[in-house]
Formats: sequence, structure tokens, C-alpha cells
Amino acid sequence: MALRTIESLGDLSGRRVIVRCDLNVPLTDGVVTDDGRIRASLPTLNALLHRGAKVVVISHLGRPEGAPDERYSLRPVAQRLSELLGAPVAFASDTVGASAADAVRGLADGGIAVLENLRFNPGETSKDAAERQAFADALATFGDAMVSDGFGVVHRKQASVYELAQTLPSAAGSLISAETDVLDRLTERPERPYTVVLGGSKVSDKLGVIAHLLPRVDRLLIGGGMLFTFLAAQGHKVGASLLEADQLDTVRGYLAEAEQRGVQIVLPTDVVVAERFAADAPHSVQRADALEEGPAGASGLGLDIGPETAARFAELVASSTTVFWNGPMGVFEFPAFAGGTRAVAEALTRVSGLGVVGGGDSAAAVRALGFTDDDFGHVSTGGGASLEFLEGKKLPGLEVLGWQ
Ligand SMILES: Nc1ncnc2c1ncn2[C@@H]1O[C@H](COP(=O)(O)OP(=O)(O)O)[C@@H](O)[C@H]1O
Ligand SMILES: O=C(OP(=O)(O)O)[C@H](O)COP(=O)(O)O
Repeated sequence: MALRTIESLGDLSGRRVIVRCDLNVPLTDGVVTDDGRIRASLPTLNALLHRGAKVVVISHLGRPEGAPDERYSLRPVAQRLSELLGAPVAFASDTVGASAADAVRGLADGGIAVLENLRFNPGETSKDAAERQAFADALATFGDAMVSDGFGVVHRKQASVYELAQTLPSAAGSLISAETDVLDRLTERPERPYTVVLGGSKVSDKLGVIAHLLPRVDRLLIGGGMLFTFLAAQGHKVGASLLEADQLDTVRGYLAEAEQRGVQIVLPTDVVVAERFAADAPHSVQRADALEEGPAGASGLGLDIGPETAARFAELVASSTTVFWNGPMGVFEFPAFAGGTRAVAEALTRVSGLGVVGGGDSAAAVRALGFTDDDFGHVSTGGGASLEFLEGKKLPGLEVLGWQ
């Protein structure tokens, strides 16, 4: 069954419509540094505003732990949204309290408000379905209908993604429709060679998808934070680099299975190692199987794939017909550690078939490095969500909208 569309919700003029967006954008000192996910939300928001709906936007930002935390406030995001819409956007300083109720009550037809970060409330991410439902019920008092458009979060069974869509009449927005259309092409019959490139820092989330990707892909290139768990699994030292020590056996299992299936898992042969996590940290290129300790007893920190690896990855990406890439190859936010990410991004622009970059930080990375969305086959707003979609997994945030 296909996703329910906004049309299925009937006439929305004068009705309160809650829109679940993924406005989880990078911020530095309270300033939005990449507004890609806000821009991606505009088509649905504009469509609803033009129909005269009263639009109530909800989103998470970062991973606060169920309590207010000013560092993760959506206020700067509401400000940027207002600039992009060219219209005022009301902001509520809580999510289901008095400020939210006031903001929603004050909405005119065609007006819009953003409520504070959903994850300031423990019910949003609770493991307990009853707690999630109670939070969804509180949110539901602000809407007559709900549009789900936060593609980046459809793999999360969270109150605003799942229970809320069951509680109110609900439908998918145009971003979710567009994302599923493209990713479907990668799941059904990807043209081969099909390569997946993995990196980033959400290592434990992403190691899990490898088991399901192995039967589907021809090549898996491993960079970013997760490469060190692979190196450690092969018995190499990784200094103070990111490491999931309890995943070593699992990773050894992946390496054995890949060999059996004839899938190439390509690991870095060199790594850029820094003395500390800082833009100006002294650094050097080291062999991946012999990462040296840092000076004065300090352990070295692997912050990027090395130039030899970057060239190899670029060659393997550019010679593939279908590529999905999630997760920067290194700490691209620091220019000294952006080389691997730049090389893979450039190679992805040369893919003859479909080259997709997915993930909040990955999309931000390619834009920060000077690429535009038009340079790629598709830029997805979801990293983990795309990966789980490509695994063929049933995603709660899509199933609840009628997807099968
Ligand atoms: N070797 C590394 N060590 C620490 N962090 C890394 C490393 N490589 C990449 N990163 C970080 O990974 C982050 C992005 O990871 P992630 O959130 O998983 O990607 P996405 O949002 O695209 O799914 C970036 O902020 C980047 O600095
Ligand atoms: O940034 C996100 O995912 P991504 O890093 O996988 O692209 C989404 O906003 C989901 O956030 P979460 O991984 O904290 O649930």
C-alpha cells in the first residue's frame, strides 16, 4: 500500500495541522550552519499555509536527555524558518505546556508556529509505549490532523513519529514521498556495481546495518569513526580513536561473511592521526595497521582517512554504477581532516548511474565543501533512516502512514 497523501486529509483550510519535520540541523554558538533540512521542509509547509491551514511545526534537535537544555533549543531554527518563508513564525518555549497552547491558540488561518524541542520531554523517546502514547495524546490536543514529513527520523519508534500519527488523522508530506521514491530505486534493482560507503560518528547505530547490507551490495567502503572498530577487530592498535569495544566479534563476523559472499569490504590503509580533537592539532599520516601512539604518552586520535585511502575510495566510487554514501569520512568540520570526505564527494559526482548522499551531517559536509545538491543524483535528509530503508527493514514512521 502506498503512503497516505495530504489530499486524503480533506479540506485543511482553517484547521490546525501538526507537521512533524526533522529540523535537526547543525548549530554553532546558536547559529544554524547548514539549513538543508529546513529548506527541505518548505514545500510541505508552504502547501499547507497556502491552503489556509494553521500549521504547528514539531521537531527534535540533537539528543538532549528528556529535559530542557538551552543548547538544543529550536529557537534559532524557528528564526531561520521565518527568514526562508518570508513570514513571521511564532515560537513556543515549551512543547506541550502553556507557551505551546498560547502559540497554537494565537494562530490565524495560514499562520505558523514552531514548538520547542520534542526531546525535552521524556515521553518522546521513552521505551515504554504507554509513556509515548501519553505524550502523543498531549501533542494531539494541538491538532485536527497530522502530516509526517521528517524523513530523517522515520526509523525511530518515537511518540511524535509513530503514536501521534496513529492518534490523529495523518498523512505523509512531500519530502517523505520524494525520499521514498528515490530510495525505492536503490532497494528494488540497483544497477551494479553497487557500492555503499559508511562513515560518521553514530558508530553503534550504523554497524548494525552492515549485516543486512552484505547480501545486497558489491562493495562496502568503511571510513569515519567506524573504521577503528574494524582495525581493532583485525588486531591493530587504534590509540584514542572512536572504538566500539563490545562490537569486535560482530565486526569479525561481518568480515568473514563478506569473504564468503564475495562482497568487498574495503578498509583504509592509511589514516590521518591528530594529537587531540582540535582544528589546529598537530597531525600526521600513519599506516592503518601501525597507528603510533601520540607524543608524551598521549594516544593518537584518527580523524580522517589518509590520502592513499581517499584515492582508492574515490576510484571505487567513481567506477560504480550505484552508490549510497552515509557518514563523513573524517571530522570534515576541521579543514585539516576534510580531505577524505572531499575526495569521496567529488568521486560521487562522477557516478554514471545513481549517486546518493544521505544524512544530516553528510549533506551538510558536501555543501560546506562547496558542492551543491545538483552535483549528486539525490541528497537525502536521512542517514540512519536511508540505511535502514535500504536494508529492506519495515520503518515504523512509514508503516504508520500506510507504507508496505
Ligand atoms: N574519525 C572520526 N572521529 C570522530 N568523529 C568523526 C570521525 N569521522 C567523522 N566524524 C564525525 O561524524 C559526524 C557525522 O556523523 P553522523 O551523524 O553519523 O552522520 P550523518 O548525520 O550524515 O548520518 C561529523 O560531525 C564528523 O565530524
Ligand atoms: O540526524 C538524524 O539522523 P542521521 O544522522 O542518521 O541523518 C536524524 O535527525 C535522527 O536523529 P537521531 O539519530 O538522534 O534519532
